[in-house]
Amino acid sequence: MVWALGVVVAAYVGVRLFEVTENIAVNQKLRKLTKRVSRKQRKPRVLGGLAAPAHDETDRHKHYVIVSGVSMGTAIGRYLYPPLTIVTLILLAYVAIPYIRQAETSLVKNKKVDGYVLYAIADMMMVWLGALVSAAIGIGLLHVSRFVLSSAKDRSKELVVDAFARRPRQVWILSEGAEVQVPLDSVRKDDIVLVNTGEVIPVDGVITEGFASVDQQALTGESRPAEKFVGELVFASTILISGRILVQVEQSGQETTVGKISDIINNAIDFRSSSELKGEQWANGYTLPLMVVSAAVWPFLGPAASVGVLYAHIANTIRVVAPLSTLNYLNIALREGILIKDGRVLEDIKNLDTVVFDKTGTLTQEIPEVGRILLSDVEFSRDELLFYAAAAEYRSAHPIAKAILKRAEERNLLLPEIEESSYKIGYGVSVTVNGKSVLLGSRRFMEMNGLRVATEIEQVMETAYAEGHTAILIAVDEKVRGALELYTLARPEVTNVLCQLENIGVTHKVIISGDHERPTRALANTLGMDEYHYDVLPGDKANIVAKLQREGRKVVFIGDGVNDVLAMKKAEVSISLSGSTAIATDVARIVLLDGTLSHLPYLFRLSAGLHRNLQRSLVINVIPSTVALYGALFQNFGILTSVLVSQSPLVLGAANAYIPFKEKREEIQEACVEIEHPDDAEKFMGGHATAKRAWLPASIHALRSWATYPGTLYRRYVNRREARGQSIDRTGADAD
Ligand SMILES: Nc1ncnc2c1ncn2[C@@H]1O[C@H](COP(=O)(O)OP(=O)(O)OP(=O)(O)O)[C@@H](O)[C@H]1O
Ligand SMILES: [Zn+2]
Repeated sequence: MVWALGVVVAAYVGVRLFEVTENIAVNQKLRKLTKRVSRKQRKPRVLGGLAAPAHDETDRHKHYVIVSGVSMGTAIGRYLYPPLTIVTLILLAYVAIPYIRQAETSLVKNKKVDGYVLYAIADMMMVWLGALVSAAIGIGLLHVSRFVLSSAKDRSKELVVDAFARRPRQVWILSEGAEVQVPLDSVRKDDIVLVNTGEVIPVDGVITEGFASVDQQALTGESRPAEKFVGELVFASTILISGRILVQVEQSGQETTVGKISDIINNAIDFRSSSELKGEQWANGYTLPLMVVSAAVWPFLGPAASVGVLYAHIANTIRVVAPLSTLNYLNIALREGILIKDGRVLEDIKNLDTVVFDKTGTLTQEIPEVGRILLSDVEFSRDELLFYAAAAEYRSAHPIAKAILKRAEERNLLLPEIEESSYKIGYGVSVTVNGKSVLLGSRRFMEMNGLRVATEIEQVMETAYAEGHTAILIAVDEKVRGALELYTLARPEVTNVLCQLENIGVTHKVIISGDHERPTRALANTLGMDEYHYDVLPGDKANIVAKLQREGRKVVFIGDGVNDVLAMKKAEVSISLSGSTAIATDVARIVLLDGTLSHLPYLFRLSAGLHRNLQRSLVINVIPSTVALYGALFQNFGILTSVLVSQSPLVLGAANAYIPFKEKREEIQEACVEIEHPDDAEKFMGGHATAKRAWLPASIHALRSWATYPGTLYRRYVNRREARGQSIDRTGADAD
């Protein structure tokens, strides 16, 4: 059927010629026009106040899938009614165009012979041989796989957007002279946003009042703060380290938020897993040999075998199957309350051996408790000191600030307007309240400002430290007037989480804190940390991470504050808890949305699970194409069989991607619960089940878990049934 091939080729050439000539003059204008119109017309679908990603891509694939289906129908139908042949050819030409186009790009632009070229040649050969059903199936499967992948991406995007939409960030705006708090995405252009010392600037805009010292180090690495005055531009995600400014919004909050979210989403969704890359590299490596073999066997085995050999390429399948797995794992994570902004990060976690925690706000509870207020001066009462402290911390996001503000609220203190304020990250705050200068912060901060700390205050601070508490100093009018004791409790889940991490393979646990030595050491000892650092300034946090890395460790940094951002950027993986400072959750690659550390071990499990799944998907891709190659060469596979066998990984791989993650969470958790009750020591042996299997190479393990999957399904089914039967008992037990 040379004429059939002629029809397809002519159709393609026709379309391309049309594009080339039209494109140059008319089409460019037209495209601009349509772009302008469609951008205006197509309002983004609003999902909880945020724009959901468009589904154009998926719709396009869906369209091709449907046309491919019809072409399959007519290809079969032509055996009954031969004139359908011409319809089939036109439809085939139509659905093949995107792929022939890709092959053309590979060949002409990239000067590369890749999987697309092989498929294009094979498809044309099928048309030439009159194997129209096979051609329709082959091309149809390509479109189906793209459709599946694209809709999986859409779903992930929706989940991520949803996760964001449920926790809108709050900002302060001036509305009719009053300060009101509103969600960031309801802020419009020209609104006046209020930003205080220590806060992250939430929008791009122009300063209309006040002046500011802005720290862009976390974002740009530039260490000198920039001074900004009225009329100057400030940018979202930079930190106001001193001053208090009003900013007129340039871009509506919604645009900024949506911009941010889509950045995050694009990072999370459009990446290539390392095994996908490996698979592709590998596939590209044997593209040419496949072509040579295909040409060489033609004279002996005929053109059908040649086509079969070409189709045995895994480029298409691996490109679909591997991302599906990763997407599925990102979704599982999100459902459990773990937002992962970059799929590669999830792959990396498995290899981490060192966990570095920030102390205040991360290992300890989000809000400490203000304990005793110690006075060294009869001039001020306790409530007065608290009043000044709270005024200084007004709206600051530091855990210490939250504690002080909470106490002030309990004491029903009315807070004054502050005139001037500046935050020295890692030291403390200084403000002017009712004409008095107030300093609040560490001892180092007082010394830096030339203030002496009286011996009696030093003594009480020592007592506080000795009891495992921490303390900060307050100075009013150039004199240290007292200290505030802060009780910080470790988060209730910490012991258990650390134990689980150890079971999973974390070998080194570190605390890096800006706090004083005594409370840091006390916590490190209680928790059995391997290393701790205290009195660390923000920049040095990053240096310590670098030092750990030089020792050959792979580091995850978990932090909550502005002072952690540089270290987070330095570490292999960074994690922040929801509820932390905005800049920390912005920079962190992973956010634990429930605001606790509980899911940390699960994250490691997920990463290991993803790794197994990806290995399995590689195997799933390679075996069928090997079989197809063998069949084409030695078993006289027909074209249809070759196509079906070599493309079967699409189905198997998709199934593999959605094999529910097998977690051993309970097992490990139980082991760790027992550790807290040593009298029950026997049970805790169960926790070493994972270690026993460590000698099995991961790939064998992957094969095994794949092979035993039906058994697992059955067991799960039985368990579920049992659980249902016992649901009353279980809820009773859970309540304890
Ligand atoms: N907003 C603030 N108010 C009062 N004191 C502060 C403030 N920020 C920092 N300080 C002082 O500076 C010290 C170091 O602060 P930094 O934020 O670097 O670390 P931290 O919160 O104490 O501990 P970690 O690093 O474990 O989170 C604090 O212990 C405190 O004494
Ligand atoms: Zn902290």
